[in-house]
Amino acid sequence: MAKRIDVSGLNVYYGDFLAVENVSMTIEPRSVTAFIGSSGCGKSTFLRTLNRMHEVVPGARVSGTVLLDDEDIYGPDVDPVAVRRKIGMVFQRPNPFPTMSIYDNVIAGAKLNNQRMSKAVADELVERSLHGANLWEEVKDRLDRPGAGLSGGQQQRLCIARAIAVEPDVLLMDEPCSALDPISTLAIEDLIAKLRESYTICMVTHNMQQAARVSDVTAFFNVAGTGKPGHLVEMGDTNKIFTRPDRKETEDYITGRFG
Ligand SMILES: Nc1ncnc2c1ncn2[C@@H]1O[C@H](COP(=O)(O)OP(=O)(O)OP(=O)(O)O)[C@@H](O)[C@H]1O
Repeated sequence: MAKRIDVSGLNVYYGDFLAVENVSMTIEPRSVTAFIGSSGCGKSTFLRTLNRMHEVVPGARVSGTVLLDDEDIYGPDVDPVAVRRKIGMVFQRPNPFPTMSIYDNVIAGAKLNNQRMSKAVADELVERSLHGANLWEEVKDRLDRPGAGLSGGQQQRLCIARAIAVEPDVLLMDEPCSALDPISTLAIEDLIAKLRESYTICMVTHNMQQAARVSDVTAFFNVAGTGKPGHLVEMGDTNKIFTRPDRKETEDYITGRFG
């Protein structure tokens, strides 16, 4: 079930380095939010704090709060692995388990949660997830073949199928199309539009046309210079951000005068 994310006063550190400063935002369920901004402004770092994935870097930490509906994902008793189950992630480069079959790739995360899943339940979940990722028709006759045998765009949809098989509340996507050709990119964009009906989606993208095409809300981040922390400049309805932003730095960025 899609959930709302409420971030307040979030600072993100790598050791002593403050990489992202004082971000507050609300992300509504069943919406697509695009994070845009120049290289190094902290979009990916911020995205990864939304499911505690940044913690895999030694010394990385946050202050501030991130609520998933009303639950603090950084609460003292919260298991980060359980958070990542509820808030799935898709990365820039498709990363299926290469030697594992398509079927086993889809079921991999879900199996960790439920090791005694019956064959019938697993079959149904694989089919539903592949349908959900708009990949079923292309792979239904070769489910036992390795995931690495698919095209890049198919592999990315396989990773999305693997993410949704766990039935998360939120999907985070870090430049999900940057390694894909234009046709595969369109397939992923169509898929994001469909997934939006069921999930809360946050996506980092360098492609402003893509942000304009697929997102409801756009958040623009910026950084004053090397060694300075990135920050959220403004966030709002995508049409507004791309046509009438409140801040001059946003306008300079989206009109290509900067970044
Ligand atoms: N693992 C890390 N250890 C230390 N510093 C890091 C690490 N990852 C990122 N940073 C730093 O944090 C800042 C934000 O980086 P981040 O990758 O989040 O930016 P970004 O906006 O996503 O950039 P890009 O668009 O180039 O991917 C940068 O100064 C970067 O050098």
